[in-house]
Amino acid sequence: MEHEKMVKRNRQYGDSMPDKIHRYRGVILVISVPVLLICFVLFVMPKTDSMGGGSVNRKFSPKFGSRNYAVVFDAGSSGSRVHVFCLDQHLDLVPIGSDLELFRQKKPGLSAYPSDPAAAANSLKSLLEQAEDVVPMELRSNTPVRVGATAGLRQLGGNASDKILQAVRNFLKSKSSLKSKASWVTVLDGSQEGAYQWVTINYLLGNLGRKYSDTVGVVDLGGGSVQMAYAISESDAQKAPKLSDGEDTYVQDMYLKGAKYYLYVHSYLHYGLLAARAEILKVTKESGSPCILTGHHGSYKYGGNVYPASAMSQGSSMTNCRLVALKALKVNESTCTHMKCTFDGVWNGGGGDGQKNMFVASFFFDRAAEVGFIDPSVAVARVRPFDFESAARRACDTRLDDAKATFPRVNPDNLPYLCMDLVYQYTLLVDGFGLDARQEMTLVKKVKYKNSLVEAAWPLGSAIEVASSMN
Ligand SMILES: O=c1[nH]cnc2c1ncn2[C@@H]1O[C@H](COP(=O)(O)OP(=O)(O)O)[C@@H](O)[C@H]1O
Ligand SMILES: [Ca+2]
Repeated sequence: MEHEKMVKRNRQYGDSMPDKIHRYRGVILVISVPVLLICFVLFVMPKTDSMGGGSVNRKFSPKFGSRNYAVVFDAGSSGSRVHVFCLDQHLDLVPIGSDLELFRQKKPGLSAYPSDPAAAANSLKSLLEQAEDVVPMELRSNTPVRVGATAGLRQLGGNASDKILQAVRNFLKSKSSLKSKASWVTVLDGSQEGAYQWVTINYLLGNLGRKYSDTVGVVDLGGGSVQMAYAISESDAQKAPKLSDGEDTYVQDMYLKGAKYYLYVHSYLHYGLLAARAEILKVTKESGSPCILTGHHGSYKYGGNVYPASAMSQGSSMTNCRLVALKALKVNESTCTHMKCTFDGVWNGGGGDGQKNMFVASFFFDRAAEVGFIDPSVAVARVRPFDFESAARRACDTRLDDAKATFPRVNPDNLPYLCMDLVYQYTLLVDGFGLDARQEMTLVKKVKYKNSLVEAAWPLGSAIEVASSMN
C-alpha cells in the first residue's frame, strides 16, 4: 500500500520532462500556434520610416537598396551646365568617382543661337557625353535626363525658344543613351528655379525636415534673372496677395523630409546682372552713363539689342550711378499695390525667420571674388552688403586704363561695367530687397556635404524633388 502511494506521488510530482511534454501536448499546441502566428506577422510587417516622412515600406519597396542616377542640364542665360547626381533611397547623395556630383559647364548658352536651333542643341553634345560616361552602362536607359532652361530662353520667348527646346528634344532622342521625354525639356518658370535653389542649399546644409525658422533664405543672381526664396509661416502664407492669371504665385507648398514648407519665391526677369546692365543703360540712353568707367566708349549687346555704353565726360561716379540704378530697379514705384514691396511692384513676402540667414549665390559670389574682397578659392564667405558698396566706390574711382592692373582677376570684357555691376549689386540688396547694409550674409559657390563640395545651384533641388515625389 505504502509503496503504491509512493509511486502515485512520484507520478504526480516527479515526472520526467518528456513525460510532461507528452501529457500537456494539447495545451502546448493550443498556445504555440497563435504565438508563432504573431511572431510571423511582426516579422513581415512594413517598417515605419523613422525620418517622419510618413510610412514608407522599405522592405517591400522595389527600390530597396537602389541607387538612382539623375542627369540635369542647367541651360542658363550665360552658359550651359550639366550635373549628374546619384541618390540612394534615403535621398542621400552617393559618390560618383571621388565627388558627390559630376559638374561640367560651357559657354555660351542656348539663347546665343536664336536662329539656329540645331546648333543650340548640338552645343550640349560634349556635356552630354561627359555625363553619360559616369553613368554605369546598364543603368543608362533608365536614367532620366532633364533640361531646364532659365532666363535666356524666357527672354527669347515664343517661337525661337520653342524651336530650340524641340531641337534639344530631338537631339536627346537621337544622340543620348539616357531616358528622355519631351516633357522633361522645358523652360523652368522663375518660381520653380528659385524654389529648387532653396531646396539645394537647405538640403546641403542639412536643414530639410527642420522647422521653417531653422532654414536659410536664398538669393540667386543669374545673368538674366534674379530669384529670392525663403520659408515663411503658414499665417504669412495666407496673407500672400492674390495674383491675376498668368502671373507666378508668390507661395509654393513643399513637402520635404516629412516637413511642410511654405516658400515665398519670386523671380525678377530682366534683373539678372547682365540684363540689368541693359536696364541701367536704357535710363541714360545716348547721354553717357555715370556707371561706365572713365575712358570707355562703346556699346553693350544684350538679347539681340545694342545699347550705347560710354562714360560721361566727367567720368564714372558711384553716387550718380546709384541714382540711375535706383531708377532702373523701379524702387518706390507706384505699381506697388501690396502691403510691402521689394521693387517693380513685387510683394516682399513679409520677411521673418526664414530670411534672417541669407545665402547669396552666382554673380554676387563671382564679382566679390574677382574684385578680391573674398578669397576666390573658398566655397563660402561671410560678407555684408556694405562690402559691395566699398568695392563699387573703388571701381567707380578707377579709370579704364588703370582697371586691368587694379582688378587683375576681372575678365577684360567686364572691366568697363565693373562700377555698374557692383553698384547694382549693392542697390539690389539694400534698396531692392531691403537688407540692412551691415547685415551679415553668406556668399556661396559650393556647399560642403559629407566632406565633398557640391555646387550651390538649382539642379540638385530639382533632382531631390523628383526623387522625393517618387518615394
Ligand atoms: O552650378 C553652378 N555653380 C555655381 N555658379 C553657377 C552655377 N550655375 C550658374 N552659376 C553662376 O550663375 C551666373 C550665371 O547665371 P546664368 O547663366 O545661370 O543666368 P540665368 O540664371 O539668369 O539664366 C554666373 O555667375 C555663374 O557663375
Ligand atoms: Ca542660373
